[in-house]
Amino acid sequence: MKQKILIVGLGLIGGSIAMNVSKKEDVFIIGMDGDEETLNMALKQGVIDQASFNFEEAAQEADICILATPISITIDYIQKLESMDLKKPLLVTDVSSVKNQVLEAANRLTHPFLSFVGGHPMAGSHKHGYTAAKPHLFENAIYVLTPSVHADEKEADVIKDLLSETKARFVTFTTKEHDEMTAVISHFPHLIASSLVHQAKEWEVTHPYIKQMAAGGFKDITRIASSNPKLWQDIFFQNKKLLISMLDDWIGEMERIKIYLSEGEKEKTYKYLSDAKLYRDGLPTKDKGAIPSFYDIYVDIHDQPGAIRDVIGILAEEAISIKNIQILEIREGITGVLRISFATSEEQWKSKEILDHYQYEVMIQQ
Ligand SMILES: NC(=O)c1ccc[n+]([C@@H]2O[C@H](COP(=O)([O-])OP(=O)(O)OC[C@H]3O[C@@H](n4cnc5c(N)ncnc54)[C@H](O)[C@@H]3O)[C@@H](O)[C@H]2O)c1
Ligand SMILES: O=C(O)C(=O)C[C@]1(C(=O)O)C=C[C@@H](O)C=C1
Repeated sequence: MKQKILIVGLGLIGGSIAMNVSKKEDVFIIGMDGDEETLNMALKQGVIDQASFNFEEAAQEADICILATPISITIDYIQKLESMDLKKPLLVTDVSSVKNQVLEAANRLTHPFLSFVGGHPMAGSHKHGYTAAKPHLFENAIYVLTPSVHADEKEADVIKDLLSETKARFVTFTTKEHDEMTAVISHFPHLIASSLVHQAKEWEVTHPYIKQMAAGGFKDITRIASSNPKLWQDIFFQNKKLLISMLDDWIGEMERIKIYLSEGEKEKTYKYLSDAKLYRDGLPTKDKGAIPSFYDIYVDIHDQPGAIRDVIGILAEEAISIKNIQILEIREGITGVLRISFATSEEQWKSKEILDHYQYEVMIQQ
């Protein structure tokens, strides 16, 4: 008999998970979403087998439930499970970016049929909704599991098996370990990215041309500021204790840099920058399990009509499928860089080989 999987929330993360789970033969997917259009798209594409509008009914039918809604809504659903008239065991997991309060709610469950293993894929995007979902989103990404008191290795293995098509790399952490690490490498950087955008906006009053000046550096460091504000409001408040304490540390650090500059401490400034470069250069690349979700090549192009079309045309002739294209630092009359993203490493390297042959300068960042 097919395993019944209930996925609640078919947005960027839930939709991408559903696209992977649906590749398995022995599953029947029940989808739930507050947005009817989302449900219709998922049904039409065969990503879910059935749409449901009733959480209790769907949960009673399911063997496994994946909660992929905004964090505070996920907590509401966990609380609802406790009073349900479940007829058989239900293993529940989630995808929330902050785990502390989710696991507190899960640990409070007493229903004998319920077990809970927290989950968080360390991959995503600044886009949201089902239309942004993609099956390869989690390929090689870290996927953190945080088992509750009502689960052990066995339940964690069931989740890993269910999500095996994502090709994610599963690791287990406590909620404290998880929330501290994500505060440092995800939540706090997001806050800084938004603050940099505010700074630019304020300077626009003095320099109306400032937006046009924004090149690769500003765009790279602030990409995540274009994310869904509702999602990030939720994340900030779920992890607010840590963020407040990190803000104190950050302000202290900025004070230190201010002193370096005002007192002409060139060597200390150099060391500050070179230590950061050393650490940043040592981040693992995708093949070794880092966070980015695409395989990119960087192609130098000249700012002339047809330059981009020529590159794309060459790859199209070789039937290589491009997942994303971005122009970095293109300035009038000067070489710019085209970042082209592929779903697989093979396509990435094959594209480099072909474009090398056509004398393009192609780089792959390792
Ligand atoms: N965006 C990311 O980069 C990222 C990465 C990893 C984990 N997460 C986590 O994934 C979860 C979902 O984020 P997302 O980026 O997929 O958001 P999203 O907005 O793309 O998707 C959320 C979906 O939930 C649906 N929804 C909202 N309220 C609902 C309700 N009451 N019942 C049923 N469906 C409801 C929405 O219609 C939407 O389709 C969050 O908990 C977030 O912390 C996000
Ligand atoms: O790539 C992005 O746009 C993301 O913001 C993804 C990202 C992150 O890396 O911070 C955001 C939230 C998550 O919970 C996990 C991953």
